[in-house]
Amino acid sequence: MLRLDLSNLDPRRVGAQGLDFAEALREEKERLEAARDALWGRRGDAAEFLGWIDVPEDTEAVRNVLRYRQANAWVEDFVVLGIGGSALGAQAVSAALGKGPVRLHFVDNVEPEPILELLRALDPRKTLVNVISKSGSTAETMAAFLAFRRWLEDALGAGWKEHVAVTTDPARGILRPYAQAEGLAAFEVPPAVGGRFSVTCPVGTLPLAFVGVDLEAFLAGCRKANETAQAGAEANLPAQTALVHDRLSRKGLNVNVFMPYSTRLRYLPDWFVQLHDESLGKAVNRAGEEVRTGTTAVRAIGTTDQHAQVQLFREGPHDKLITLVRLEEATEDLEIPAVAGLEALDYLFGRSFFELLSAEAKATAHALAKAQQPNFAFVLERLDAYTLGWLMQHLMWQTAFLGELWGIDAFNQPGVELGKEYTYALMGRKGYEPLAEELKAEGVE
Ligand SMILES: O=P(O)(O)OC[C@H]1O[C@H](O)[C@H](O)[C@@H](O)[C@@H]1O
Repeated sequence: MLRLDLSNLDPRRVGAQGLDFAEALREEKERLEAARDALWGRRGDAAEFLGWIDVPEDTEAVRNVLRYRQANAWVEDFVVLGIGGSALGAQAVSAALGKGPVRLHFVDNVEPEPILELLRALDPRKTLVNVISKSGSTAETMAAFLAFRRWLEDALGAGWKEHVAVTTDPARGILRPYAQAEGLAAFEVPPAVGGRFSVTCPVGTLPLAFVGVDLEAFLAGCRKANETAQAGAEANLPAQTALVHDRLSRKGLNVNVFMPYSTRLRYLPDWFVQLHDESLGKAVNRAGEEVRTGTTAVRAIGTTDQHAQVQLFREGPHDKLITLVRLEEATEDLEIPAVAGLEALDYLFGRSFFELLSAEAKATAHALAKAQQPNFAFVLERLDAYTLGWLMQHLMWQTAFLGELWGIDAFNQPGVELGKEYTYALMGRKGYEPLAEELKAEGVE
């Protein structure tokens, strides 16, 4: 169960920075429902990249992943070679719900020392390497694959092939034909699913299967979010949180803090940052006019960052909307013991850690509101696969709704290409000589 707590948006609490949500919903009902209809209407068209809506319905893809997991019971370490959308979803969910005993590792950078450290720690005979790249061309992921493939072959000879699984586009890119030629296990990223929307396909489900995440429940939660995204504006939760973002960004609240009160959810903000920033930070709208949309998502974890960022959130510029994620129940709780001689702490004696966590979440939300800092909360009944699936698919919908409201394409990322081209030029890739010359003339070599 997931619900919204919008009470700290109320202008009676937060003043002019706030939002009369009921009134806004009445005013924007038509616009929100038009956005909903446009999104659902376009979803059959692969070029629109709305395939993520339907992926949670695809139970065959999950069964395939689970069969592979069962057939590979020997795996003790599972290494994901992937970056951005090809890593962040599985990282967020595994940190929250992974049970082991398989250890999951993510190589999402090309700094040599951590890669060497991992290679030295792993036993190749017990390691499965999952190279994940939709495009099959991401330099970081491919460099890591070249290194891990060599490492496996050096240790296992021809047996390296049993230790690699490839997750990529069914047709495009270099990885698919390579996997076929070498006879490697291969999984699909559906063509109509972009990286940051791919956690429900094998990009996410394969690593998550190995750490025992209940995938059926996770996808059922995603389907629940789909159901709410079909409703009229009064019950359409993603349209509602998109409305909050839209209205408050128009008031100049252009920083979006995403702050779960949970260490288990510590990587969820990283996943959200990519989803939100890459989707919504756009120079032009669908008509090609310059618009420069976007708000900046910022990571924070409660309670930890109460002691690092909340000072700024309360007293810094009024440019923020804060999204909290609160849990209603602990999965397991721990009593805080009484200790003689420390009676100054007696307000803690006999209370539980979860009670303290909940009190801090509510106290901080209220303290923010007192400083006229609007905030709202996703309230999760508990942290389980169903609820986390619901929340993540909700956030994908929220992003899609915002793209629609702002008239932009939320599913491309043209702004990241130039840096890649420059990298190719600096690395001496064939065909990039003129660009390398241009860079040299500009003082970059
Ligand atoms: O899965 P890949 O094709 O390797 O892409 C990995 C990531 O890199 C790109 O630069 C994009 O900006 C991201 O949206 C994507 O998730």
